Amino acid sequence: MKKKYAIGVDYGTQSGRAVLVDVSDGTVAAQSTKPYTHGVMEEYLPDGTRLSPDWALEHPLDYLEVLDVTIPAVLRDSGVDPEDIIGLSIDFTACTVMPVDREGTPLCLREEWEHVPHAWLKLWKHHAAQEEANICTRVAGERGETFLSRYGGRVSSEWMIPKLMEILKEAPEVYEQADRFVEAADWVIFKLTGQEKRSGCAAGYKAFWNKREGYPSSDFFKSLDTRLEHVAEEKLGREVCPQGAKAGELTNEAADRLGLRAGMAVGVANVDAHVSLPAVGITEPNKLLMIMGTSTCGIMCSREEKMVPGICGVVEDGVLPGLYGYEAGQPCVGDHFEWFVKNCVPASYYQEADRQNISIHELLTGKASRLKIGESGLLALDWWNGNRSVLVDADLTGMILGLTLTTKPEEIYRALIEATAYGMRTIIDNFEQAGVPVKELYACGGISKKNAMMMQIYADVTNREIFIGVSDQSPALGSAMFGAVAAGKKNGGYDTIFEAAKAMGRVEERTYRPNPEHTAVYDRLYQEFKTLHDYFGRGGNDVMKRLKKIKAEARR
Ligand SMILES: Nc1ncnc2c1ncn2[C@@H]1O[C@H](COP(=O)(O)OP(=O)(O)O)[C@@H](O)[C@H]1O
Ligand SMILES: O=C(CO)[C@H](O)[C@H](O)COP(=O)(O)O
Repeated sequence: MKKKYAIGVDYGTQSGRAVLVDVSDGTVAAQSTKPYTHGVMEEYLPDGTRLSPDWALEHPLDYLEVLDVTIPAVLRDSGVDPEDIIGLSIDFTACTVMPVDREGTPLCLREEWEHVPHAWLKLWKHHAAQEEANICTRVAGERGETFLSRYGGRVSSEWMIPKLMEILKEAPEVYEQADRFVEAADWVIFKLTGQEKRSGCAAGYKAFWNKREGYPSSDFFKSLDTRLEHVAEEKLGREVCPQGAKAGELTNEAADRLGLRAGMAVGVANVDAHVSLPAVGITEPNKLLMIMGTSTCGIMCSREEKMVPGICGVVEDGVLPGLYGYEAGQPCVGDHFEWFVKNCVPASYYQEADRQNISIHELLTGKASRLKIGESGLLALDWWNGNRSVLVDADLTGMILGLTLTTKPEEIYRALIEATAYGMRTIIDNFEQAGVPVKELYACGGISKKNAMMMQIYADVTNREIFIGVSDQSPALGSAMFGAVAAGKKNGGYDTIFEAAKAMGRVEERTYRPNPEHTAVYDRLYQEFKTLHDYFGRGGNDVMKRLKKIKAEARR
C-alpha cells in the first residue's frame, strides 16, 4: 500500500513551521520554517505609531505567508505526491486574538483601521490588560463564579476577556466595529476551509469556555461591563469544536495556492503546548510535559478534576479526550536568554563564538557548564515577562541578586537558566500539594534539544529523571497527528489521537537523571529562591509594581 502523509503547522512566537510526516510511524519526510516577516511588534506599529509598555502585536498576513512558504517547501523537499497527503492541522500560541469584520477580514488589514493599535492582533504575551484581569478575578470571586477555581483562582492578562475589556476601555470604537474576535488559530483554519470552527482547546484555556457549561453567564459579563453582557453570543461565536474533530475540507482556492489537494481533511486547531503531548507519545495521566522554547508550558492530564491554585487552567478534554488537561507555565524562558545575548554580552564573546563557529548560546553554555553550582553567588527571579504560574501576575519583573564587579556573562546566563528551573520546580510542587501528582517528567521544544546543560540543571533542581521527545518539532508533529485523526482510519489516518500517538509519538532513549550531589546544593538554593519569590511575589514588597507604575507615568 502507498504511504500516507499528514501535514502539521506550528505557529510559535517568532516563526511558523510545517512538517510533512509519514502517518504510519511519525517519520518526518520534510520540514520548513518561516520567521514572521514583521516579527513581534512591541514598540511600534508598521506605520511607526508608538505602542504603550507591555504591548505585543503580530501581523496576521505573516501567518498566511508561513503557509505560502513552508508548504510548497515541504512538498518540494520530500517529493511526496499531494494525493497521498490525507490531512492537515495547525497549532498556535494562544490567546493570540484579533478583531475581524463580518467577512472575517482582520480590522488591522483595512485602511481605515491600520493606524489604530487596538485593531491589531494581540499576541499571547501582550500583557497590558493586567488591570482588567484583576477586575475579572475580583468580580468572579465576589459572585462566587465556579469557573474561577478551574483557572487557578486568578485570571491572567494573557487571556481573551481581559484583552477584550482593554479594547472596550481604550478603543470602544474597535470593539463596536469588530463583528467578532477570533483566535489567530481559528482564523487560519477559516482561511484554509472557509469554516469558522472554534478550537475547544483555545476556548477552554483562554476564554473560560467549558464543555458542560459553555461560556460564563451573561450576568457575569454584565457585571464586568454592561456592554459585555452578550459578548459570548455576539463576539465569540458558539461553535466550539473538540480536539481531533474535522474543521472542514481544504478549499479549492487554498489548495491551488499551496499545491495541495482540494477537499483534504483539515483538523480543528490546537494550542501549541497542548498539541505536543501525543507527539511525545504521552496518552496517560500524571505525566507532565514541559514544552520549552520562548516560554515554557507545563501540560499534564489527570483522571480527576482538582482545583489547583495558580495554574492556567484545568479543562475537561482540553488535551486528550476523556481526561482533564492541566496547564501551568512560565511566560519567559528562552526569551530570558534572548534578551541577555542581545543586551548584555560583550563583543569579545561574539568574536570568540565566531572563531569557534558556534552560536552565542553555545559559547555561554560551554562556559557556564564549567561553573560549580552556587559558585557565582547569583540568584535570579525568572520574571522578565511577568509570572504566569503560580502567581499569575504580569506586573512582576525580573531580578538578579548577588552581582559584583567580578560577575561574568556566563554566570548570569547560568543564573537565568537556574531561575527558570526553580520556577518549574515551584509549578511541580504546587501540583503535588494540590493533590495532582507528577509521576513522570518529560520535555520537548527547541530548548530541550539545544541545551543539554540546561536539561541536566532541570533534572538536578527538580530531582527527577527527564524524558525527551524524539522530534525537534513536537508541536508540528502533534498537529500532523491531529490532521491524520481528522482524516480518519478510512482515509489512511486514525480514528483517535490515542492510536495516532501510539504509532507516531515517542521519546529518545537518552534521559537526564538527577545527580544527588547537585540536587543537595540546588535544594539549598531553591529555598533561597522561594523566599525571594514569596517576598516579591506575594505582597511582602510590591516594589516591582511601584516601579512599573512610575515607568508608565514617565512614558506618558
Ligand atoms: N542553545 C540554547 N540554549 C538555550 N536557549 C536557546 C538556545 N538556542 C536558542 N535558545 C532560545 O530558544 C528560544 C526559541 O525556542 P524555539 O523552541 O526554537 O521557538 P518557539 O518557542 O518560538 O517555538 C529563543 O528564545 C532562544 O533565545
Ligand atoms: O500560552 C501559551 C500556550 O497556552 C502560548 O502559546 C505559549 O506560551 C507561547 O509559546 P512558545 O513559547 O512556544 O512561543
